Amino acid sequence: EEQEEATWRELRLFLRDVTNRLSLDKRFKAFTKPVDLEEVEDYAEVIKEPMDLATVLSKIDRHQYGTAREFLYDVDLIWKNCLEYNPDRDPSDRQIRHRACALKDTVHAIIKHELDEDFEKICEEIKEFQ
Ligand SMILES: O=C(C1CCC1)N1C[C@@H]2C[C@H]3C[C@@H](O)[C@@H](O)[C@]2(C1)O3
Repeated sequence: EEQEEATWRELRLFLRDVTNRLSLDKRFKAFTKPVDLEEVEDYAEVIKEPMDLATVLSKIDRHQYGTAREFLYDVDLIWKNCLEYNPDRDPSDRQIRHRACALKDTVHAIIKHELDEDFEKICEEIKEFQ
């Protein structure tokens, strides 16, 4: 009802702010757009669920996230996909994996410090009650 819509609107405002802050961070530039499946021809065979920050922003605007947990699932996909597709010892793989780990650690720290636990609990209860 109206209260639920107000809760979801506040969640979307928060998640957009977090996503925009991540997208502005130079370390995370490689994660801001989908991997080009024409440039990287085996990517879709290796990575079953591609994800990136532009897609996350689009999902926020299409009301695909009712809780911060669902948002974190997708940002964690960006990190996991990167580790799976870039596993080698060479410096470029190591650099992009380090950046992927920084992305994961940063978003979890932001959520821990900036999202009220009771607000997330309300989001989870609205979802469960639905
Ligand atoms: O995994 C990724 C992105 C980095 C985080 C997401 N890619 C797969 C390719 C391997 C590596 C080097 C280039 O071939 C470039 O195309 C990609 C893009 O980086």
